[in-house]
Amino acid sequence: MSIQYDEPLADSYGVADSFTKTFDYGEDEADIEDCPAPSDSKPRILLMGLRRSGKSSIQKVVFHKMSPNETLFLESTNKIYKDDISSSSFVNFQIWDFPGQVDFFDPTFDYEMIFRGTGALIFVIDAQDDYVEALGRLHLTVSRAYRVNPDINFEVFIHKVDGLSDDHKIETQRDIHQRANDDLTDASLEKLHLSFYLTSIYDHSIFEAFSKVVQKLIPQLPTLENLLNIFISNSGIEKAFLFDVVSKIYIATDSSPVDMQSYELCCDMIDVVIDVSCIYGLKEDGSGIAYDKESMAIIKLNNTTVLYLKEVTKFLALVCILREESFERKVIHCIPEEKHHGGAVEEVAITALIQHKSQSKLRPFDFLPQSYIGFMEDLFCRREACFFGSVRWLHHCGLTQALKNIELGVFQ
Ligand SMILES: Nc1nc2c(ncn2[C@@H]2O[C@H](COP(=O)(O)OP(=O)(O)OP(=O)(O)O)[C@@H](O)[C@H]2O)c(=O)[nH]1
Repeated sequence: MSIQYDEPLADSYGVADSFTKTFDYGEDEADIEDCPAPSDSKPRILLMGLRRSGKSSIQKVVFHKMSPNETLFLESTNKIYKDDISSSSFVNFQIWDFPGQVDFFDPTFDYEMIFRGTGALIFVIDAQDDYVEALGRLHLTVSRAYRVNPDINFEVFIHKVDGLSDDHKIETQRDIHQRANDDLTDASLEKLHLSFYLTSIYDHSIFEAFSKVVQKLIPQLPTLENLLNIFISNSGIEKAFLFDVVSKIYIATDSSPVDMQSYELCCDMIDVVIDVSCIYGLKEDGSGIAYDKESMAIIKLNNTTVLYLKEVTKFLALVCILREESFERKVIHCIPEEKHHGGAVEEVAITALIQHKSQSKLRPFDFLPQSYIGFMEDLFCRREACFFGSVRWLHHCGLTQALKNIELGVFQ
C-alpha cells in the first residue's frame, strides 16, 4: 500500500478545534424545562427509547469518537441531554438524548414544543432484550409525535444486533416490523411510516444508519446525488461518497448500491488520513490542524483498487473507490496534436469545460473554438476524461455551491 500525502496540512480552517472538541465528553446538560422555543433552536434529531437501550452510546460513538468499549461505563441519562454538533460537523443540527423514563403524562414535559421543531425521531430498541415493552413505548411515542408534527421522520434502530446470529437478526427485524405496523393499523395510523435499521456500535452499521437518517433531512440530496452520478460515470469511478469527516456519516453518494465493505473501507481511509496527518502534518511546535483545504490522499491497494480522498469543505471529504486503470487515464494522450494550445492543454481544456458546463458568464477561455469544447465533452461522455479533470469538474460544476446552500439551512 502506498500513501501519497500532500503537505503542508496546516491552514486557517479551524477544524482542529472541532477534533479536540469531539474528544471532550463533558457537554452541558439541560433540564427539560430549559428547552428553548423551537424557533430559537437548531433543527433536531431526538434519540428516544427505553432505559439502557443504547441511546447515549450511539450519540457518543458517532459524534464524539468514544470507543464502543468505553460506553460500558456510561451513566444513565437523567435529563434531556442536548448536543449541538454544528461546530464540528457539516450537518447543522442538535441531537437530544432523552432519559429512558420520559413520561408523556408529566405536565412539565412539553412534548408538543419538542416535537414541533423535530426533523427526525430515532427510537432505539434493544434487540438483545425482551422488546415487548419497547414496542408499547414506541407506539405511544410515535403516535403522540405524529399528531403534533406529521412531518417528522420516524426511524427505528433495532440495536445491539452484534449479539445476534444473522438468522436471528432477520427474524427480529421482521417481528418488530410486523408488530409495530400492526399497532399503527389498529390505531388508524397507517400513514405513519416507520423505517427500520439493524444497528450496533461495534461495527459500521450505526454510522450507516445515521447517514441515512441525516440524508433524509437534506432537501438538496437529489442534486448532490445527481452530481455524483455524473461524476462517476465520466471518470470510471466505482463509488463516490461525500463524508462528514468527524462523524464519518456520509451525506450523499451516487445511486449505485452501497455495500458495507466499500463504506467501511472509506471510513478506514478517513481514519488513516487524519491519524497520519495528526502525526506528520502538524507543525513542529504541534500547531496547525489535521484536516484542511490541502488535505488529499491516494491509497493504492494491492488488488488494483485505488482509494482517493479530497477535501471539499472544512467538514466534508470526497472519498472514491476506483480501479487503477481509471485512475491513471490521462486526457492529454487523447488530444490530437493540432488541438494543443501550448503547454497546459489539460488545464485549459478542463477549465473551458467547467466554464461551459456551469454556463458561467465569465469565460476566460472563450478563445477556444467551440469544436474544442465539444471535443472535450465528447471525451467526458466516452469516459476518457482524466480522473483529476473529473474531480475538478465536480468541484466547479456546482458541488461547492450546492454544499454552501445546504450549510446555510440544511432543513429549510
Ligand atoms: N452489545 C452492545 N451493547 C451496547 C450497544 N450499544 C450500547 N450498548 C451497551 O448498552 C448499555 C446501555 O447503554 P446507554 O447508552 O447508557 O443506554 P441509554 O439508552 O442511554 O440508557 P439511559 O441513559 O438509562 O436511558 C451500555 O453498557 C452500553 O455499552 C451495542 O450496539 N451493542
